Amino acid sequence: MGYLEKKDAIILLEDGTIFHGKAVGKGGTSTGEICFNTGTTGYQEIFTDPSYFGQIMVTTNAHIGNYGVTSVDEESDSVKIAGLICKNFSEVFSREAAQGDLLSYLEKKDLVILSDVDTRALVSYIRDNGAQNAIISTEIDDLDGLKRQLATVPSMKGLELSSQVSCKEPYFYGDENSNIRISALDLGIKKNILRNLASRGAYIKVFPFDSTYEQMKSFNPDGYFLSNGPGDPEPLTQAVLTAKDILNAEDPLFGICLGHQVIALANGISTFKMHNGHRGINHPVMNVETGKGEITSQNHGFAISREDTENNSDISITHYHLNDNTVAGIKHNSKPCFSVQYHPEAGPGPNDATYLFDQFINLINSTKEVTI
Ligand SMILES: NC(=O)CC[C@H](N)C(=O)O
Repeated sequence: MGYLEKKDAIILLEDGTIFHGKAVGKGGTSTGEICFNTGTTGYQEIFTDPSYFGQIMVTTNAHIGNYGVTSVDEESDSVKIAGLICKNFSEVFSREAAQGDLLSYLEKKDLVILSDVDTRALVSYIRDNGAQNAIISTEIDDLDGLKRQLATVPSMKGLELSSQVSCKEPYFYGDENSNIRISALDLGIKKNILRNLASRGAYIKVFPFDSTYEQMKSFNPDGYFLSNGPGDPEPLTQAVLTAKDILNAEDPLFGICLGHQVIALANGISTFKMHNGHRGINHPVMNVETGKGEITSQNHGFAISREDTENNSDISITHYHLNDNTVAGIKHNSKPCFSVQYHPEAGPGPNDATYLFDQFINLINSTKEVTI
């Protein structure tokens, strides 16, 4: 597909604002919450991250596609974003490790891709006016039809999406002879989390998003993990119950992003939809316990209430976001439980926070020593 064949396309926002672009590939129509990621690398990891399910992704990096794709950069088994908006889409790539080009990869999913968009203006607009739904389309002559279709798209607030991306049946990951066993709740788990746990000697059983504590306990695990995932944490009632049961049993528990939000809800801390989320690979976080900063990978549109957290005597804030002071990490004061809003597994992003996986394994080992 050459440059001259690109069809005109539009981005229609929920508030009626229109941006223009060109379709890369065959075009079409897609809907979802529009959000932006400021990462300069890592597009394949972003596009396959289940946490982005249902979202139209605007990339702020000037070029997308220029280093191709490889199977090792996949965070799940398929493309999860609902659409892609970029400035320049490169149909050619140069990278020795690449196994193919991004366009063919995305076309397998019939993804609607727009390029030649003034992404700087679009991102500034979303940043000022807040997260909202959008429709992207090459059907530019049917604006009323697009408006009607957009009006039927549910708001991200209140939306349960883990059921759309979670495994349907439990599966295993890692070496079954490992001496640490972890039961992980798959709310939309990224592969790099499993890689990080397995590389530290864990054998993991991954359970569907609505699994109970009893089901997860049947694996006889040494610790429990609640994963990242898409959508609003509030409707995840079974996951919150499961987290409460894990807490009541005082079993080791670690949560990342959506899992962190579920742990907060299980402790009576409310969550809220942010004006705009944090999505990028250079988000600065303060580690309260060490007094040191961490540069972190982030991808969330909801956050936990700082006020509720500060008023909860069972919970301490361990990390906060240095840009806006939002809560970035918590721990339970008397139970073996901690969680972070950001992504220590990176995929993509910096590795400043991988120590959190070591902390989880150490927590499990210390609990094991006590029980032996
Ligand atoms: N990466 C995640 O787990 C995201 C959590 C949640 N869907 C949010 O947007 O806040």
